[in-house]
Order: sequence, then structure tokens, then C-alpha cells
Amino acid sequence: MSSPPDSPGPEVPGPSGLTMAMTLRDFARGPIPMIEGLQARFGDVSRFRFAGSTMWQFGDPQLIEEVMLRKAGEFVKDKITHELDDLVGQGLLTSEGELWRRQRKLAAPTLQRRHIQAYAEAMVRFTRAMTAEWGEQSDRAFHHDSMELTLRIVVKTLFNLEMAHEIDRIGRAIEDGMDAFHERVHTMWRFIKDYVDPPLQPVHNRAVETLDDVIGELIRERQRDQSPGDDLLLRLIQARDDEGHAMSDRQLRDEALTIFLAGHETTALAITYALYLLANHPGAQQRVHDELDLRGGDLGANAANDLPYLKAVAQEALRLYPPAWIVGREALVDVEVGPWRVEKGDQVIIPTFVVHRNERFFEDPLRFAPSRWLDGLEKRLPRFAYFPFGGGPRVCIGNHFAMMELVLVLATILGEYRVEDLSESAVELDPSVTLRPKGEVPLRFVRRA
Ligand code: HEM
Repeated sequence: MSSPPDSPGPEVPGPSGLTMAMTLRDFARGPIPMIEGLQARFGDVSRFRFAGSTMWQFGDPQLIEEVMLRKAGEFVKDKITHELDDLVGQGLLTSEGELWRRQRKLAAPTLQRRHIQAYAEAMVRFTRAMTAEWGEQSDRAFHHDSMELTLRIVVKTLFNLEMAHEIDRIGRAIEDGMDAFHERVHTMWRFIKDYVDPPLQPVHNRAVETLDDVIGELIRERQRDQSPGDDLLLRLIQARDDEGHAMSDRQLRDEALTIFLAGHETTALAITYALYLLANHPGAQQRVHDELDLRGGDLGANAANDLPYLKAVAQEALRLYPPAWIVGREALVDVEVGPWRVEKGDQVIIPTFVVHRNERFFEDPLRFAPSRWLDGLEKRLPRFAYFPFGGGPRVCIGNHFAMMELVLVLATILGEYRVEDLSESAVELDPSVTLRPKGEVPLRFVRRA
């Protein structure tokens, strides 16, 4: 099937002329219309020139598997992901090569399934502290609540700190940093940002200052008090390389900030979308309540196994609204992907959001149907038809942590409350690095009888 490296290869579909104008119009409407438009017009493969780069979009699981897994060594993260370097520096998400390999090896044990079981108690405790303020009924701007909750959980479990007074500052600074990032890469500023500073540049600069300040203090606090703990931060502080050197303060800052960024907003989004979907599907919500009532008792690290329907709800929410809605790579060398020759420096878009909604893999793909996961669907699917946590060597290091948190938080809330949707129309999306909702997600929580 694949052509020899020196042959021209098959002709590549992709926009030019009028269809490129359509693609640019879609981009102006937002990145999701753009990736959906490419898939609708050209199918699983398209190639085009955009913002000075050659871009490929691969929507086919076999091709995605080649990029993310089988030929992973021939790719690095894409240019857009590396735009995050300005904010998070060289942490796990953005570093490459030897630095990434060393840091991944160091961090991985703290996030393995066995290790994170100790965090279940904190996940439930912080969720109860949130619902304790809701009383019999509460109307919430829920995505805000959810972001605060997951930030608290990450700070406690991975940094062994309560830091109540700093949570808001960190949360706001990360959001500001993300807004500025969004402006730089997902709006028309992308085409001129190298010549003129975008309007949110000062906001970005202030966010970096705040994060340096707060995270620096947090690290110094843990360096001073190295009492034993299960936290990732202590492990990073105590790590030594082959020559016995500790990690620099800068590297510690980059890793800590990366975990804040990668670990809290993604999970918060998954919780928000799952509750929003349940609020709009009373039958599914009733089934969750029945399962929780039948199970009874306190929930621990095994909640996902004990609650198969709720786990299926989480999987279905991650399918329809994958928080990491797109993955990007850049070719390090000329490389063949299926019959296509991707050249060194080409950018590859892997549109998770589009693949997860493809009717070739999911019957009635836009329907929220958790039960589709109950009869072994995941095993029957091609490996890269459903991949909310990515795959290959750069698979999400927090995937077990996130699934456990998602199920425990949902179970704790829904054990006590029924959820209703207060918005007048369907949630609109505002994708940045993550798949954010546009504005708030207003939800009503009513205590169950
Ligand atoms: C529902 C929640 C989450 C989703 C959907 C998610 C998704 C992803 C995806 C798709 C990737 C791969 C990106 C790529 O290949 O370019 C990734 C990487 C990563 N995630 Fe997550 N994530 C979640 C939660 C978490 C949590 C809780 C943590 C930390 C505790 C975390 C930390 C990371 C890190 C550090 C990386 C980079 C790993 C590397 O390149 O070695 N994520 N995540």
C-alpha cells in the first residue's frame, strides 16, 4: 500500500482555491467548524498550507496509530502545543527527547493505578465540602465550581498542600494564560502575532508573573518541610540525576505548573459535561441513581469497577466532549504515514472530537447513549477510534487519576443530588487548548428524597 520514499505517492486531497477560502471562513468561525469542514469535504486525510506551514489532518484510526504509536519517534509535539512553552516552560506536556524521557520516568510511579488509590479519600472529602454548601437546592454556575474542586484535589493529592488562600490566584492566572494562548493560536491574531503583540499579551505576562510567584512559594514550602508524603512534588524535589544533581528550581516550576494545567481543567470539563448530559437525559440519570442506591456505602478507589453504568456515563461524556479535543504533532523527519509522505516540519492535526463523532465507529454518534459502552464496545473498536487520553508513549500520564476522580466526584454528587439544566439552549463550545464551554454551565442541584 505505501509508496517507496522517492516516489511522488498518491495525490493528496485538501483545500485549495475556493475550498481553502471555505476553510479560512470555517477557521474564523472557530477551530471546530474548521476540522469538521475538512473531514466533511475531504474525508479522513487532507493536506493544506496554513499560517506558513503544511498541515495534515488525519481522521482515520490506522493513520492516527502510526503517528501516535508506531512511528511516535519520528514526531514531536506540534507548533501550537509548543506555543504553550511561554507559559509552562519545559514540563512533561511540552518537553521532548531526553529531558522528557527522564521526567516521565520520574513522575510516572506517582500516578500509577496502585499509587493513586490513596487519593480516593481526598477526592470524596473535597467533593463533600463543596456540596455541603448547597443545602436542599442550589443553582450553580457549575463549571466554576468544578474548576475550583479539581484544582483543590490536585493541590492536595499531588502537592500535599491545602493552599486554600492561593487556589483562586492560581486558577485565575491559569485561565488568563489560557485566554491569551487562545487569542494567539485560534484567532486571526495567529497570522500577525509575530509582528504585533495581540491585545492579551499584557494579561499573559501578568499571569506568568503570578504563577512564578505562587508556584515558587509552593515549591519552597515543600522544600523546607520535606515530611514524608505520597505527593508528586516531594518526589520531584528529592529526585537526583545520574550525577546526583537535584532538579533546578526552574524545572520544578515547569513540572508543577504543567500538572496544574494538564490535571485540573481537563477533569473539571469532563465532570461538567457529564453532569450537563445527565441533566438533559433523565432516564440515564435515574439509572445512575439506581446503581448508586443499590451499591450503597462509602466509595473508594475501585468505584469505577463497582459502578459500571456511571463509568459508562464518564466514557460517553469523554467521547462526545473530549476535553483534549485535538492532538498535534510535527514530523521530525520525512516519514510515511499509510500511503502518504509527510515531510519534515509538516504539522499533523489529529481531530479527536471529529473521530469520536464518526458514524463509522459509533452508531447514532451524536446521541448520548452510555449503555453503548456496556457490552465491550471499547475492545471491538480500532485502538484510535476512541482515545480521550491520547495514546502511545505520550499517553496522558494522569489517565487513571482522572478516571478515578471523575467517577468518585460524580458518584458523590449524584448520591445526594438530582441535577437539572437551567440553560435555555444547548451548551456552546469555545475550544482553546481544552474544549471549554462558552460562558457558564448553569445547573440546579436538588437534594434527593
Ligand atoms: C479527563 C481528564 C484528562 C484528559 C481528557 C486528558 C487528556 C490528555 C491527552 C489527550 C494527552 C496527550 C496529549 C498528546 O498526545 O499530545 C494528555 C497528556 C498529559 N496529561 Fe492528561 N488528561 C486528563 C487528565 C490529566 C490529569 C489528572 C493529569 C495529572 C495529574 C494529566 C497530566 C497530563 C500530562 C503531564 C500529560 C503529558 C504527558 C507526556 O507527554 O508525557 N492529565 N492528557
